[in-house]
Amino acid sequence: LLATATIHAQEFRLQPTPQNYTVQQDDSISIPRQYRLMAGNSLNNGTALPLLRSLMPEEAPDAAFRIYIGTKGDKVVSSYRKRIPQKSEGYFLKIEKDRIIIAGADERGTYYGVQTLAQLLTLDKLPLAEVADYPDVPYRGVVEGFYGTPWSQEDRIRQLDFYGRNKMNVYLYGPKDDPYHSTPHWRKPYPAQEAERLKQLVDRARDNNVIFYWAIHPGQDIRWNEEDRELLLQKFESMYQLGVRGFAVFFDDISGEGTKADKQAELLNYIDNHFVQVKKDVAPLVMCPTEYNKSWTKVEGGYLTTLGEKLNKDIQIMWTGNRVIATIDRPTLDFINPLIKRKAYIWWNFPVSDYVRDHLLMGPVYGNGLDIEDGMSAFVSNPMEHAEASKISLYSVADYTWNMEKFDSDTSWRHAIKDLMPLHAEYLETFAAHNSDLGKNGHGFRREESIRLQPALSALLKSYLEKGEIDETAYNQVDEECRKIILSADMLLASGNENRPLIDEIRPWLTQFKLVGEYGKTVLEMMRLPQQEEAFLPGHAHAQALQTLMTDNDARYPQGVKSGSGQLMPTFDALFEASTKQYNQRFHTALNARAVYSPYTLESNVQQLALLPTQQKGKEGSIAPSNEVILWQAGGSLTLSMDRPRVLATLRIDLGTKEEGYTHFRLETSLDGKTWRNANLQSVWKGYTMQKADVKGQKVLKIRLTNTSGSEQKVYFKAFRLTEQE
Ligand SMILES: CNC(=O)C[C@@H]1[C@H](O)[C@H](O)[C@@H](CO)N1CCCc1ccc(F)cc1
Repeated sequence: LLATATIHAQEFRLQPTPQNYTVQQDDSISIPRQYRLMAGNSLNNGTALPLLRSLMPEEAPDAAFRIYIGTKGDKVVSSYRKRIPQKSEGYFLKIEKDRIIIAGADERGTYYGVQTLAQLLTLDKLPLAEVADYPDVPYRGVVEGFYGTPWSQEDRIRQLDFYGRNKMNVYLYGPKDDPYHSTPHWRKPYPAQEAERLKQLVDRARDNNVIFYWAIHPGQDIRWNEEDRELLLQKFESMYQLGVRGFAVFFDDISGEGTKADKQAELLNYIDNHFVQVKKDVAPLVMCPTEYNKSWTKVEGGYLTTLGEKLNKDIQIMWTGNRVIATIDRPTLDFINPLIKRKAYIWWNFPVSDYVRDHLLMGPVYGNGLDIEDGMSAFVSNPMEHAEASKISLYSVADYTWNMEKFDSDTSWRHAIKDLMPLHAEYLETFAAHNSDLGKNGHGFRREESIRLQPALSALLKSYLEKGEIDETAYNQVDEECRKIILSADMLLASGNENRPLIDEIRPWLTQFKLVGEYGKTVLEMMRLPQQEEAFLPGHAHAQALQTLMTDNDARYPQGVKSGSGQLMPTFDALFEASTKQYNQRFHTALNARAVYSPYTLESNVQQLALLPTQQKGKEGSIAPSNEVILWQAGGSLTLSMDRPRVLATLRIDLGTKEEGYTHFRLETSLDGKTWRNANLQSVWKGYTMQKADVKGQKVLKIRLTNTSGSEQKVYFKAFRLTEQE
């Protein structure tokens, strides 16, 4: 622990990076055991004092050391008034030999001053520091707005404490799969037990000076009438009774009547005028538009300009950027702000992974502009369903939004990891470095991965593929990294109580990560042996065994969880194939030389389908389902091709649509890829509409599904599964 404390002191940084922070290098004081508290009475029902008292318990009226704490206007800090930044949530913190001063521009600023003091108190001596600090972006935090398993009560409690420490001031509750947030029960009050849990969260948010926003998602079935409007207000009132003081209305991912801009604006203005403005102690109303990113907006359609013109000026409008998943830059804001006639309230869809659930997004936060703090009213992150794992990104979002110019992606990322697991930081950093890319996905959003090892990986592969030679330097670097990968996986799996919630979340990926390291070592050994007839075989068999273990390793993820999918696995697979091909040529054998073998290949001109992987398990073949709504253009088609003609037993298709939805599609099969024959789709009711094609006994080489309705179809892609005859 002493070692850790020493490292801690060397690498100490304040989080988020303060605007102004000076330290008298040659001097410091030991942490006072007792102190006399001089507190401004404006803090009486705030949370700054309880926090201070939790940090420095020994109050003594006759102590020599004093702590002056107050908000601008309080007498106790009047002589420091001019030092307080004239900015919302700003504060002045000064540590002198005989006193500490914490003076906030407002209550939350004072609280943040205490949070900064809390960090300085982790050092073994208190530096004589002076901090004059304030945030760049007014609202900073998190929107729990993802599809999939909502966070648990424990997750959310830990999150709120994390936001307090990292000076994030908003949390928007909007889990897509909470039935009381969205259709069907948005009109109903929460059952007693859930209401109680929400009340606990609201109280915890207050302790951390976080505004708890409760969002409603009524658009899929709202009727534009007085009844639904009153039901919505009653629901807001019931949340207000629980202590909620921030309200949002999300109109994203809906279709039909609820998408009308003028109706949305009318409803929101009504809520603003008859609820928010009436209550007086409620934060500004926030709304998420239906057209929430540029790629889905038809400016001439008038949706956004209608909202911009009609919505009361203090209503915030969310925006995800130029695409559903996008980084935010100046052109992004120059597009949206004039249309909505206010500064966008950024909803950043990262590190959300509900469309790539087999991946963890543990890499650095990067790609957002560093000069755009004046162009947004808020920046909130939509995270992964893995709450603890999301904290790596959230730590950096807090850093980025507090002090944008001084944000350094890599420094922030390394400190985020240290903050999450100080005693196992080096191992978690190895894991996080190789678990950051998303893999192919419908949104086309990618992230860098294995950055430091990339040069060695490509040098090793290049020299082996082009000259059949081994680049020894690269080989040793990759071999050493594989050893670190295996070690890191084991150290994290065995890390006990340091951060059990995190390990519980990422355990499937840690197990996979160890297999990736072992696969790398095995493939590296194979590279040495393609000339040795006997010695090569065990390695080849072991590599194939590891490939199998890495594919079907977790029932919850159709293709198994992914780790190292951006750089490590593609390189190891290529080296497996190259060394096996070399062996086959040398010894005229036919060892399997395909790393990720599947007899099925998918082609499609439907953008979101084209990238879906296929898989084979025994006699069953399938296209991996997609978790999002597919925009299937008229005439768009999907073709599944076999490696050879195969006799089918069953084919089941589920587009998540009702019966008549299938009339928009035609299913065909072919034996030669030239002549096609119709296979009609019968409906099979299995609690939901499934399509069973009568292809039993048919020998096919290709199967094709086409949207023949003449217009775009919005469908899901829940299942496309075939079984072959024994
Ligand atoms: C601001 N609101 C959103 O971002 C809505 C949703 C959810 O928040 C989800 O977490 C996020 C990223 O997967 N968005 C995906 C949207 C996909 C989608 C794709 C094609 C569609 F047709 C419909 C929705």
